[in-house]
Amino acid sequence: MAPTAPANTRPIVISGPSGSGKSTMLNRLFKEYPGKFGFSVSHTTRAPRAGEENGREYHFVTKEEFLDLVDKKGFVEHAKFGSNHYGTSIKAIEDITKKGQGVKQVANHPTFPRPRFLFLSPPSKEILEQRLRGRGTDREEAILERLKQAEAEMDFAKTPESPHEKIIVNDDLDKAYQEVKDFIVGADS
Ligand SMILES: Nc1ncnc2c1ncn2[C@@H]1O[C@H](COP(=O)(O)OP(=O)(O)OP(=O)(O)O)[C@@H](O)[C@H]1O
Repeated sequence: MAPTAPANTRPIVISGPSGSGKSTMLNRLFKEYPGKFGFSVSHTTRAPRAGEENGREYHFVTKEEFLDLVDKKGFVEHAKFGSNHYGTSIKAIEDITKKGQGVKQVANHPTFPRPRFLFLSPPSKEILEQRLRGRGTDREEAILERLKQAEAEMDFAKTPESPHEKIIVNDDLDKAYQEVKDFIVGADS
């Protein structure tokens, strides 16, 4: 039987509604552990926000380019959210395997380990709404779409079909960050 990969080389998938704080957590984690993590850059057809750079936060593409890649089976997963498409390309995952020894080990492991799934939840729909408005990056229509989608995602996260091992509620930022860190870095920290 093939040995299992060390826990610290397993891929981690963090999901959660728009505005739940995924970027906030990851930015903090990447600052605290420079070079430790690879980050797969997703594709999106939405417009870049101020300060976002093509190829860093996302690969910003046109709808035509996106759908072309869908046809070519270039995505591991993709979804339409509101009027925009989002997806993780096979290439994005291959790219992270080129950076960092830990990630390389994941890619070369005979039984590529199943990712560990973490769901980041806002404390409530009301607070999520405040944070989305406070961020000041989305039009009213987009905020309403995001809130509606958030409800569905939060309901799904609580069902047995959901792959999430853990749900962390992002209420107090420092407390939630510590929980995220414990889940991701664990005994390695
Ligand atoms: N614990 C917290 N307390 C207060 N504000 C927070 C907290 N966590 C995040 N925020 C703020 O909430 C807003 C949304 O967070 P963030 O952009 O990280 O969410 P996201 O999940 O990455 O969203 P998206 O999926 O749309 O990229 C930001 O303005 C962020 O500063």
